[in-house]
Amino acid sequence: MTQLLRSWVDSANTATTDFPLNNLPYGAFRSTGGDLHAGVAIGDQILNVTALEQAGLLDLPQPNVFAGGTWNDFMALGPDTWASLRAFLTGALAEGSARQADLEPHLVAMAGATLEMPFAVTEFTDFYASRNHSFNIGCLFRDPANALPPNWLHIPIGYNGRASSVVVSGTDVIRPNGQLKGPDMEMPIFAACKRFDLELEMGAIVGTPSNGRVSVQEADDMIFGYVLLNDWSARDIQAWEYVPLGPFQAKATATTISPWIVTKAALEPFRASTPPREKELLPYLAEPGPMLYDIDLEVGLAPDGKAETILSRTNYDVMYYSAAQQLTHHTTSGCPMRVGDLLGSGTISGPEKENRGSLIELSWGGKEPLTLDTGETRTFLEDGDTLTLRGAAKGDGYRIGFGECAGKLLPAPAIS
Ligand SMILES: O=C(O)/C=C/C(=O)CC(=O)CC(=O)O
Ligand SMILES: [Ca+2]
Ligand SMILES: [Mg+2]
Repeated sequence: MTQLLRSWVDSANTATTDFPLNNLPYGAFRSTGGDLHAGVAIGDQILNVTALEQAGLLDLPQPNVFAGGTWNDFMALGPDTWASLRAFLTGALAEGSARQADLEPHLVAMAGATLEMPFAVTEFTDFYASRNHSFNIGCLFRDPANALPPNWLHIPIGYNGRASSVVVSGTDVIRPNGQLKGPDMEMPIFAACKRFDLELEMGAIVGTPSNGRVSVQEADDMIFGYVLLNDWSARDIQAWEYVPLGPFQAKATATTISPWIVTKAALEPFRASTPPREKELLPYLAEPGPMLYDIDLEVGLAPDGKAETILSRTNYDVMYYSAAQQLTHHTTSGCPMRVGDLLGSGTISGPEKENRGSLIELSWGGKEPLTLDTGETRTFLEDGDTLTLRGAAKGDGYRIGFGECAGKLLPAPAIS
């Protein structure tokens, strides 16, 4: 296991920071009202990468890669350029680097910056790949005797979502109105969602485009990095609309991502294998090596103005399919993948109740309310609740953190 790499940025040299020199995640930020800049997180600082490029300090194969303040154009330059920027930053930010004087003027305090979307989402696909989550949802929406669909152990199941609804952490989320029909109602009504939920997920970002089918190894090589992802879900809208084509408006309100892209390179020491196969996979889906990651995850809920309760803790390594397998399956049809495509892992639930990644599972369809540390109860989310996902891979004396993936729920628009 690698150890903490020391930086001349002192705040990066602690066991508690999300952003030691080992991490170097990529984001986008504004300092009070200013332009959008690309940046890399180091301790409690952001190194302004757009400014480094403008100052001629970066060796890139083309000009103005970071002029727009996001990472799409950089991703498009390919894995060799990804590796060389990371090598440059690792060396230049290391303790004792001769580059300190060049870089120091381009540091800004993270506390004074607004974090924005680190990349423009090209398309968004969401999967259904945690065995425990899929079993639980099958019990709650369908039949406990046949909870896991017959295709589930053979295909990474997914649906095409909406890139337009992906937002960065800190963006308020408005409770949706929609078409609802309870089992005892004769006609549906149009009303505010009453069962608004979260989904704890990881998002994988495609950095290399494809045209035609790719192998699992090629798919892994195409992934640039990972974010935390909350796929907000309207369970009552979902239950009525999903037959037969799957979720539509129930999952189109918002999907929140964490602000920092943690690169695959930073996660390399934490690779983990998918669990044993219950049915042999078709050869095109076989993994040549470990392609999940050991990342501890947690979900916190804070009612308006009150203290937070941790609702759930789990780990990304419980997933039955890796992002590489999902990406491979996505290309079997010939579907081209593009730079900036985002793949949701699917809700991450572990085996125990405290490992469940959604409220519909934690409250078992609303039948078993949770008691928060404040004393109040929840089945689903209430207006004013702030939901926060956190995640980190834990090394020897350091952590590779993602920053927070948070959103506050605001009331539904009035229906006229
Ligand atoms: O089983 C269903 O009908 C739908 C399940 C979901 O909620 C879909 C989804 O977003 C997948 C996931 O996040 O795991
Ligand atoms: Ca989802
Ligand atoms: Mg969504």
